[in-house]
Amino acid sequence: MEINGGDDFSSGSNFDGDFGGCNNYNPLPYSGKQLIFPNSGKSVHPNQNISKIINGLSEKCLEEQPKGPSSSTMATQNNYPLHIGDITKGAESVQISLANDLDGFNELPKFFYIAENIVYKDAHVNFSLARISDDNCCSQCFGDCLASDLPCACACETRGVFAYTREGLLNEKFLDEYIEMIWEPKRKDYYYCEECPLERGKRRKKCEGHLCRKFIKECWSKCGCSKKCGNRIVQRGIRANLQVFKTYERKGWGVRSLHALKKGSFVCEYVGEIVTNLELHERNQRRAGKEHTYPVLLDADWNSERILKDEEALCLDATEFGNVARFINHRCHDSNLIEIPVEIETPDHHYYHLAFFTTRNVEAMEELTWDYGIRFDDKTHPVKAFKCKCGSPYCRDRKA
Ligand SMILES: C[S@@+](CC[C@H](N)C(=O)[O-])C[C@H]1O[C@@H](n2cnc3c(N)ncnc32)[C@H](O)[C@@H]1O
Repeated sequence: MEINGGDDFSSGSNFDGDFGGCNNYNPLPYSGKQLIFPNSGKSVHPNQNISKIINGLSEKCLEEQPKGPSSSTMATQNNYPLHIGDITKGAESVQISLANDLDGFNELPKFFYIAENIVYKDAHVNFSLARISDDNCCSQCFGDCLASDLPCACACETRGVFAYTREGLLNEKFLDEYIEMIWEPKRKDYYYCEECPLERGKRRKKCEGHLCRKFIKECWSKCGCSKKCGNRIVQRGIRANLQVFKTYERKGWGVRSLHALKKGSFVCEYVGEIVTNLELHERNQRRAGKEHTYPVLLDADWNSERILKDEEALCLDATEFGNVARFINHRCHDSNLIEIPVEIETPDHHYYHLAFFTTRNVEAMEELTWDYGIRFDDKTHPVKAFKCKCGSPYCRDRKA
């Protein structure tokens, strides 16, 4: 797993007090491309204007666009303190507020708020029910799978034990083993590609290794259980009252919960555009030294095939389309969130959901962080790493 760091926060475009779908950049890269919302299965006609699609908000947003100079060139000093009720404008089933009690600099990167991943162009994501075999679902179940004495087929991925408890938390043993694997990986936990899709086309050919991660498998459409089944957590979306807030450590915006969260709570998914690794490489070249970037690789299962085709090596890019997760800051090693791959619509692990769960009990208003897995000494990456201000005793940024 890797996230690419961008420039300092100050390089983001300005924020004018409105947000979520109200972008003033040109959505041209999307004209003529098909977009699919995987969870709902809704697909979008190629010629539709993307700004009319996302949240159905753009017409209102266009009316709200500031007159005069574009917002990216306007002064950043405005409302203080700033509080916005819901940056998702109804896209999530809970409100996600925004607060800046620190200063009057309310600049936010411009992006479209989306609650579900969207497919970009030639990324190969196949959601066909026909591909889900009887072994991959629990068609004979009904009600709540967690209430049954015997685990159903959907628990096979987690060795016959459901990943979730009846309280809706992650099974503690599963979580502790996961944390240990991520925080103290052994050599056997890494997979080295014969021909690494990340390095293909670059001068450096050698694969640097990918962590092989365990998956959670949730029940889904072909399962007989109800939509309220306890083995359906991530697909039900965000439940915590999250807030985007201005951090005191000058990391820009961050995310916190307004209430305490128990260890093993689902917080949110990392949502963005599903793009091929090739497309990400091109985007990185264009963005080099310019702005924040937010891609994560979906490489948890790259060991399942000897040589991955280009359209199969996927990433999630939340730079222009994303959810609240794009505001979660990095903390080296001992972060209070961990990211776990979750299989929902397809048994094909080239695509999966990336879900954040708490690694311990988290207090109300405590900043939520995750370890981007960033290598601060990597000089070969096109996007320069930020200067880490995570404050962890295990901080890997030696120059911080
Ligand atoms: C995914 S974004 C997180 C949200 C970001 N703070 C914002 O205001 O939009 C990643 C960017 O946040 C900043 N950031 C995240 N974690 C940081 C840390 N530990 N120290 C300093 N800056 C950090 C860096 O500028 C990085 O490129």
